[in-house]
Amino acid sequence: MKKIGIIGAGSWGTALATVVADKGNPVKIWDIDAGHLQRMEENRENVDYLPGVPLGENIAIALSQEDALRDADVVLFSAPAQHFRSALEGALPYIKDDALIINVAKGIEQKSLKRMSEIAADVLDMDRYVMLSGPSHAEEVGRKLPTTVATASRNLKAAEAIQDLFMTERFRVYTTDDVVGVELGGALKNIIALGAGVSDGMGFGDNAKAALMTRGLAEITRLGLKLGARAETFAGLTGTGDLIVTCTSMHSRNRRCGIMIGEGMSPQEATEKVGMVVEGMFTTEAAYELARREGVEMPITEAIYRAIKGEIKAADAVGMLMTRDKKREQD
Ligand SMILES: NC(=O)c1ccc[n+]([C@@H]2O[C@H](COP(=O)([O-])OP(=O)(O)OC[C@H]3O[C@@H](n4cnc5c(N)ncnc54)[C@H](O)[C@@H]3O)[C@@H](O)[C@H]2O)c1
Ligand SMILES: O=P(O)(O)OC[C@H](O)CO
Repeated sequence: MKKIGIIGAGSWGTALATVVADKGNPVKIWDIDAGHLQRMEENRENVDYLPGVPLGENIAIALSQEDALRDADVVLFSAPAQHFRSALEGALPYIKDDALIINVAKGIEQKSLKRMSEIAADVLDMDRYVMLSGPSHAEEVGRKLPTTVATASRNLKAAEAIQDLFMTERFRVYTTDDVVGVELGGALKNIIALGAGVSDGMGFGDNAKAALMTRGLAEITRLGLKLGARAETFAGLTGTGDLIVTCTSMHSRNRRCGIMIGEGMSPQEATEKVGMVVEGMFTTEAAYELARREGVEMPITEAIYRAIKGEIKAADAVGMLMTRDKKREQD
């Protein structure tokens, strides 16, 4: 059995806690929001972000960050991407030198345009860093519905250790060493999911959504290849798989936010209404800047960026995409 410390008791941190705890591993979970932790302890359930999923006896609400991390063999970070750096830096003094570090946040840091592993590399030995990603909504994992993800690390032994830790007959885990591809697939699909939601909210049909998903994957892959990812990763679970689930599921925070924007709500109001982190709202800006820096064409990202910034209306974003210069599909 391994002792697990979790930093970030949102819907995903809580759902992942149930997976490892159900296998008999003791879990301690901590969050920066003390009131939220107190409600979890009182209800023995994450009433704020994952209602209806009871916390089993192997899950303890940590009294402090140090309490969560002191003896942990594995530390899992499930704070939103823009908070990963501060969460990691705050936790580091309490983490054992040989503990494996997992991150599950999907995003790009706005201020630095860094991926999560690049942030980790600023402070950690990367042989113990593992990203866990793939098509996986907390609401389904919490109900033990079949789910498949991948763990990515430059150290395959670390990725395999985390694979073993999480594998159950309801939660299947693959491994890969393409950290860049896994991170970009997970982060950038949220932009396309916002767009798919806008399309749905405006009353467009399946044709439009299929086009957004396919051309979205094309531009995600284009940026990924420029940054050193492997093309096949984008055809896998953490690329196409995650794009499909996020663009089609009503559980998706990004898609729901997009739907409300498509129906006429302001981006800010829609984000607040979702009530949980809508990573695409942050990643769109970061990806737009990254694409410009790298000289990579990402027209869907650009259209969504302009709509979020209020430079154009959602309806005009569609016009902007449909009236671009004619192209060959493979260019
Ligand atoms: N929810 C899902 O189904 C799901 C699935 C896969 C990946 N993810 C990714 O996981 C990350 C978290 O998503 P979520 O849906 O659980 O978010 P959420 O909005 O449900 O919860 C985020 C939690 O992080 C806490 N937090 C913020 N800053 C913190 C810090 N510095 N230290 C500790 N805790 C902090 C917040 O208080 C909150 O409880 C996102 O990057 C998301 O893309 C989510
Ligand atoms: O609910 P979303 O849109 O934040 O997506 C969550 C996960 O990334 C789906 O795999």
